This record gives sequence, C-alpha cells and structure tokens, in this order.
Amino acid sequence: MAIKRALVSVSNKEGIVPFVKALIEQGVEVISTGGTKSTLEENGIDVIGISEVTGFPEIMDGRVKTLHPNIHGGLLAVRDNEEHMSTLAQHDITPIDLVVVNLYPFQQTISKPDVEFAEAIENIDIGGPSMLRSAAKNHQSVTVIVDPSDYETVLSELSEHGEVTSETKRRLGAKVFRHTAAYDAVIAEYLTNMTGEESPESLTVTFEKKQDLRYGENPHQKAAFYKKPLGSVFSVAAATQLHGKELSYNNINDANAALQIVKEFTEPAAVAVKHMNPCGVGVGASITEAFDKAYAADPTSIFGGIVALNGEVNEETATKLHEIFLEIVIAPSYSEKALEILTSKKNIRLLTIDFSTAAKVEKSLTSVQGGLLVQDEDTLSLDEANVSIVTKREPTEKEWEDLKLAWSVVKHVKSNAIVLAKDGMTIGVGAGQMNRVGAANIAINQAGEKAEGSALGSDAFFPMNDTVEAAAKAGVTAIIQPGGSIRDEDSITKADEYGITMVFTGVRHFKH
Ligand SMILES: NC(=O)c1ncn([C@@H]2O[C@H](COP(=O)(O)O)[C@@H](O)[C@H]2O)c1NC=O
Repeated sequence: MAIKRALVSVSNKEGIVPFVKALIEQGVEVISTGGTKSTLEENGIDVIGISEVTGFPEIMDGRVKTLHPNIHGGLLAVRDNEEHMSTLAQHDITPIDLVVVNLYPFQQTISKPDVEFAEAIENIDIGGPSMLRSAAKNHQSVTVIVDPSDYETVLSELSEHGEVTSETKRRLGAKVFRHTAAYDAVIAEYLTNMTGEESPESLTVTFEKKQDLRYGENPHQKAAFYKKPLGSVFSVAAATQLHGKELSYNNINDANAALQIVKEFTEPAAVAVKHMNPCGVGVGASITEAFDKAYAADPTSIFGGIVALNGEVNEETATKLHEIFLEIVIAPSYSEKALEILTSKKNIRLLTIDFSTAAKVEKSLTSVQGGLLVQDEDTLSLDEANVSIVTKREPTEKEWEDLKLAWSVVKHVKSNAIVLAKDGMTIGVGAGQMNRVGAANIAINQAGEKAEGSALGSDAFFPMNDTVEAAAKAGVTAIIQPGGSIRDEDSITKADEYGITMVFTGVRHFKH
C-alpha cells in the first residue's frame, strides 16, 4: 500500500527536514503540528497545518492539538473494512498512512536538577502516544515511526518497493508499544515516588539497553545489559570505562558486588571480589595501604579478580595492581601516571565511578522463574549504640575495630557467612556454606596462624556453640553476631569459658 498522507509531529527534530523533503519528493502529502510545521517551513518545506485537518485550533498550550476524530479516524480505519472506509467518506476524513511522532522529553525534564512539578506535568505527552498507539494498532495499514533512526529504513523501502513492507510495519508497531510502555513506566515511577506507595498492585519498571553482551554466565547463554533510565549514578551501569575489553556478564555482577562492599567505608578502602564474594578487604590510612591489605588478605584468590577502591589510584598503587592479573579496577579516579601504568596491559578493564551518589538507595529486584522479588537494599550499618555485649569480657578498642570490619564485610558475603578480620584486613572468608560451622571452618582454615587474636563476624546467629568452640581453638578473641538463637546461652557460656568477648547486634544480614 502506497503512502499518500503522513502526519509529522516531533519534539526531537533531528533528521526531520531531509526526511520530510524526501517524502514530499515521493508525492506524499504531509500534515504537521505547530512547532514541527514552523521548523519545516523555515527550511522551505510547505506542509498542511493540523488545524486545517481538524477544523479546530491547537488549544490549552498544545494540550489538545491532534486529539480529534479527523486524525484518529484516519489512523484507525481498517483499509479493507468497507464500513470503516465508508464512515471515513461520510465524515470527509482522509486516511493517514504514515505517522512520525516522538514525544515530549519527560525523562530529560525530570532529570534536570530542581525541576518544577508543573514543568514535569506539562512534559507528559498525551496526543503523541495516542497517535502512536492508534497507528501501531493499525500497523497492517499504517506505518509508524517513533525513532529517527528508522527514517532511513522507511525511505529506502519506499524507494525500493513503493511501499513499506509488512514485516517492517509490524516491527515498527511493536517498537511503538515498547516505547509508549517505557514512557508511561517512567511517568508512573515519578508520580509513585511522590506518593510514597510501597509495593503497588503492579510494578511497571522499564530498562534501556546499554549493550549486548558477548554471552551470559556461560558462553552458551545469550545476554544483554540493561540500565534503569532513572537509575543510580553509583552503579556499574553508570560507570565510565576508560580502558580494556568490553565488560562481560560475570564482570558486571562481580563489579556490582565490589561496589556494594566498598561503599561501606568512609576511610580509604580496597575490596577484591571473586565470584561475587569478597576475597580480600583492606582499610588503611591511604589507598596504597588499603590495597596492600586487601591483597595480603588472600594473595591466591585475588588472581583474576575485581578490585574496587574508594580513592584515587596513584602511581604506587597502580604499580602493585599492575603486578597481578586483574579483570577490572574500579575507582573514583586515576592519576595520570597510574593510568599510564595500568593501560600498558591491553585487556584490563578500568572503570571510574562517581562516589558522591553512593548513599542513594534503590529497590533491589531479583528475578525468579515466573516472578520478581522486590525488597529494600540492605543498607543497615552497625548501630554501635544498640549492640549488647553478652559476655563477661568487653571488647578492647582494637577488638572493636576488627569486629566492625568483620561485620561490614560479612553482610556482603553469601550466606552462611563467616568473616575473620584483624588489623584492618580480612584474613578469612567462609562463604555460601549450608551450615554455619562449615563456613567458620573455611574462614579459620584460610586464616591459619593469623587467626590468633582476630575477630569473627557471622551474618546470622549461631544455632549451636560449635562455631564459638572452633573459633576459640583457632585463637579468635572477639565475636560479632546478631544473636537470637534459642541456644544463645550455650554460645555465651562457651565464649566466657575461653575468655572471648561477644557482641550481639540484633540485626541479621543474610545474603542469598
Ligand atoms: N496534545 C496533542 O494533541 C498533541 N499532539 C501531538 N503532541 C506532541 O507535540 C509534539 C510536537 O509539537 P510541535 O510540532 O508543536 O513542536 C510531539 O512531541 C507530539 O507528540 C501533542 N502534545 C501533547 O499531548
């Protein structure tokens, strides 16, 4: 079916002039709304004004301009339905075969700092999505373009076949419904955030494709990376890659885990992650010292890992990072010399990230077969005023420091989780075990002799006193755990027996 009449109404005017020129050269009659018409006329293109078609002026600051039966009748009439076509004739409505519309920039508007509510509301497009949806519903007859990158395809099909193919019309129609659904999802999120409704009856989230990935968790799995349109700046999705190979699916997951851990710390900190668990965390007076500790925590596991640091990477740290094989380094910035050193390896991925928004929280979404689990992020930090020391002995100042580190890290280790910490670094991490003492044994084993005088953090309570026993035998002197087991007394007695100090936080940090 040839295109005889088109309606063009665009906010993003990129590419519209040459496109409409080409349509007119092919004999297409073009109708246009106010601003679009002015742009075209300024470029020497004569078009039919929308009011000539509707017989009505554009009113209420453009709130109503194309919402008219002369437009929607022309878009929705099924061309091989005799009744539809005679209705058009009866009301003197001309069919519209091509709709070119892109919408008021709602997302860009609300992304501006200090945007006024009234401005946001005025940027909710009503007439545009209505035309897009009418045309997309009737895509067997009508061609609909919402994305300027499709102008070229339509023009080349028109010049090649004299019409747009059915496949293209269907593809463009589907694209429109994705586009209007995403557009509405952003509006819904903006208004829902204002009303503060928790867990509404339906969740309309939308994501934009950031990149196709070479593969998923394994090479036989197809994958892509999508980002939230209004998402957090402190995220892998918003990070800038300065150097190295494209991020892989597993890289993104691991980098995300590293970021969640490093944001726990205000002092210089370095976090090494393998398979989404921290293998080494160090804090110190400088980034170099923090990294030295993160490395010393587990020099074996860091190989092929991801390192996140919360301060600028300087030459000294870069030299050390350069000596080991790492997949990714993430930091707020790199000194010039550091970049020179690190970029001498072709493949290492270097990312920068804006730490100023690290405190911003988002809901966490986890997909399960057939559904989605939504929860608040686990942002609870240790509330020192509300812990209880349940043993006879209180922690020393040094033990407190180690306990705090163990607690900050164990929260990010897959459950059941046990972390041993000493002197500003982790020395043993037991992750993802099906029983708690199993996780403790792994952490203790890894720490070896270093366990002497260390602190142990547990993400959940001790169901029995066996973890305390194992810790005591390894030389652990301080324990931090939520408490709350019916057998807490057994663990407390055991700790007292060995002169261990034990702190109950009253807070559990499972991570599955
Ligand atoms: N109100 C209407 O009937 C209406 N019809 C089209 N629009 C939008 O107006 C914009 C184009 O306006 P102009 O051509 O005046 O610059 C497009 O983004 C289009 O989606 C409308 N605006 C908002 O709803």
